[in-house]
Amino acid sequence: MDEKKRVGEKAADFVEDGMVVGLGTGSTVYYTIMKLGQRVKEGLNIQGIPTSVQTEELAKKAGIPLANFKDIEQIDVAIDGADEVDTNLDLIKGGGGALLREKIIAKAAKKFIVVATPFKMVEKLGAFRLPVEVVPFGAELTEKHIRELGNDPILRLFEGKPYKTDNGNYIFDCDISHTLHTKELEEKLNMFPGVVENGLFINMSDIVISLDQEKNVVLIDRNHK
Ligand SMILES: O=C(CO)[C@H](O)[C@H](O)COP(=O)(O)O
Repeated sequence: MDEKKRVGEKAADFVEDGMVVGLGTGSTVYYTIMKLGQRVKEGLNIQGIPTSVQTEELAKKAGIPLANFKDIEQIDVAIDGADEVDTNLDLIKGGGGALLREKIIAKAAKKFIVVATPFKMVEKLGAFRLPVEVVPFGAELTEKHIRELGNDPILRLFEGKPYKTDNGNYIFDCDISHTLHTKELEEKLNMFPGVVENGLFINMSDIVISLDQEKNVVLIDRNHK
């Protein structure tokens, strides 16, 4: 818990007055949101763009003013957690089911910062199953296509029924442990009409905040690796 708090809170240092901030989803970025809420109470002037209904509620409770897409010109920084981060700073996301909105916002942001405890840092992506968001219509057909790619899709369930994302879609959690070319897989999966998006975030993160072996907070910058 303390590790998540330390990396999560550090990300708030990147937020400056006047910024529009993409607010990610999950238990690590929770601490970023709480810290930003505290800074807002102290006078920081920002607007948040939440990546999920859960984060929207959290940000409101924390007192962070929220923006509408139609009223903003740009997203200055997006901050989010990850399920896995590899040595290229590529990610698997979507463990919390928010991958579509997270990807829309991360892609639009001028800077994308990831908060990840050491447990999330891996040599190669794929021990965590890749979430793939699929429209319910014809989901069985889409599942078949994903299976034919060799990714063993498993329908995510919640209380015995298909889990529904904030967008009303299903999630298939897929085995990509054998995959060497993640960028290719990201594109291939999205070519099936029933697939809305998948949780591979390739070449997207600018900075990853984690802890080193001595448990000091470290910033890993894509441009200074
Ligand atoms: O992608 C996500 C939600 O869709 C989260 O960022 C990811 O699951 C990490 O969450 P946590 O910080 O709780 O481990």
